[in-house]
Amino acid sequence: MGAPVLTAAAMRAAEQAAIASGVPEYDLMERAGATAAEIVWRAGGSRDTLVLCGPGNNGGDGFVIARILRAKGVPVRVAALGESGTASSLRARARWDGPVEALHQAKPAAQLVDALFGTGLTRGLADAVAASLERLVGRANHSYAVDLPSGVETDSGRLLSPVPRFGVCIALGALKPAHLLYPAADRFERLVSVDIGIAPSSPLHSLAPPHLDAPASDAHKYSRGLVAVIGGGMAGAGLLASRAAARSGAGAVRRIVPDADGRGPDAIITSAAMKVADVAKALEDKRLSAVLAGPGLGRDDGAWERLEAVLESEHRLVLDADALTLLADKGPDQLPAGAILTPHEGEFARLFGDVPGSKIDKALAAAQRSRCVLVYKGADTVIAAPDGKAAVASRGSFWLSTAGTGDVLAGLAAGRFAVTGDPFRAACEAVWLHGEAARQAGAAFIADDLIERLPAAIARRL
Ligand SMILES: NC(=O)C1=CN([C@@H]2O[C@H](COP(=O)(O)OP(=O)(O)OC[C@H]3O[C@@H](n4cnc5c(N)ncnc54)[C@H](O)[C@@H]3O)[C@@H](O)[C@H]2O)[C@@H](O)CC1
Ligand SMILES: [K+]
Repeated sequence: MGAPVLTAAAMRAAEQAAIASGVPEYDLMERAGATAAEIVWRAGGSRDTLVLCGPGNNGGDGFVIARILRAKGVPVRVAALGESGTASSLRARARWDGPVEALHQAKPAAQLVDALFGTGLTRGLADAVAASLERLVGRANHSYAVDLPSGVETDSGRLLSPVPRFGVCIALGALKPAHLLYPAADRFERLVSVDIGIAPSSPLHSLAPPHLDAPASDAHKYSRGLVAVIGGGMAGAGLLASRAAARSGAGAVRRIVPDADGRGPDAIITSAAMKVADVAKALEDKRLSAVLAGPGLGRDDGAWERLEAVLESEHRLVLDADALTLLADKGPDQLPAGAILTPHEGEFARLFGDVPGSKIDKALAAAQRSRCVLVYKGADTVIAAPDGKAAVASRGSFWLSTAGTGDVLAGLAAGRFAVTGDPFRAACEAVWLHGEAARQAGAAFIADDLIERLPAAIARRL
């Protein structure tokens, strides 16, 4: 499992639990401030520093940071936005014995620490405040956002007002959704998460690198998982998916397509299934461990009939692309429980409509409604299970925004589903391997290049 991700409310509850167990609230602020100050100090030594402090506990952290840096000999100035309004922030401010400037009059410094707002932000910053922040961050050579960049909404990652781009974001106590969800996750270059002595637990996690197994000594191609990919009019998409499934660690891949076109690696068996009855017959094979439908399936009546045969087959299913669009048209109530669904934003909206909340909330609601594992794709991909657990993959390669990468992911998900039999685990493994293959591929790659890198990505996690 990755690092726990806590919403603002969950973070407050974790903080309350720590306080109830005997840790004074102010101690948490001192720890948070001291740890953040240490990070700034190690990176920057005695650079000229400006700390911006807001009215809440985020501002309190700022006063602690300023005091500790100054005690180390760093030239520190503090600029505050109004008076401190919480008991702990008042205490932290009282312990700062330097002057406090007004934010709008503050002069820039080489190093900027933003402690204006954190998880308590409820609305966008006033225009003048957002402008000051933008000006001061823009003029600094090094900038740090304490807990969150001021102006982002903790639970959704939305920008409530314009937010400049920081060098480092120091997440206090636990990650929040805004550290992983875009656009907020793009408002800093580097993310550092620090322990402040509370033990957060959450059904939400950042996506962790998987632990994969090499085949056992008695393994054979069927025990390792036989994957069927149901093709249609567009052979290329189905081929990409089939080739990804073949390099996913599964034992064998079979393409079931209208015409046996002889394309693809020799290791992939291509069977011609002209009629729907032929598809149904091919799906009677009890050795099948997972079936993928969608990439290149088509959207005509013939495609729907082929998909119906898949839905009736009772195999482990991965549904992507055209399969999702067809289901959205013909009735989302036919989504088969226990499947993996891999929609992008458009497909998600077609299938589930306008679901309220953050991307995580949306994915969880859709998973619960469909009783499927959702892989809600994008620069931030959310994997959600019907039981309420979710993993968020973020900060991956933006070069993945190219044709065919979704087909590769779908094939990989089908392959991992065939290997593991567990849809949530398979989806997490597939998303991680896909991201790792992209990291290894570097820049300007095409979807085919990802497939070549899957064996190396798998080898890293054995
Ligand atoms: N939860 C925890 O365990 C800990 C939290 N700490 C810090 O406390 C922060 C949360 O503190 P708070 O809950 O006090 O919240 P914030 O300090 O983020 O800000 C809340 C204050 O700003 C006001 N406010 C909200 N939006 C505003 C806007 N657009 N313009 C003007 N005022 C606005 C609110 O009414 C409230 O007074 C965290 O981000 C973190 O930095 C740490 O001190 C230590 C431990
Ligand atoms: K902040």
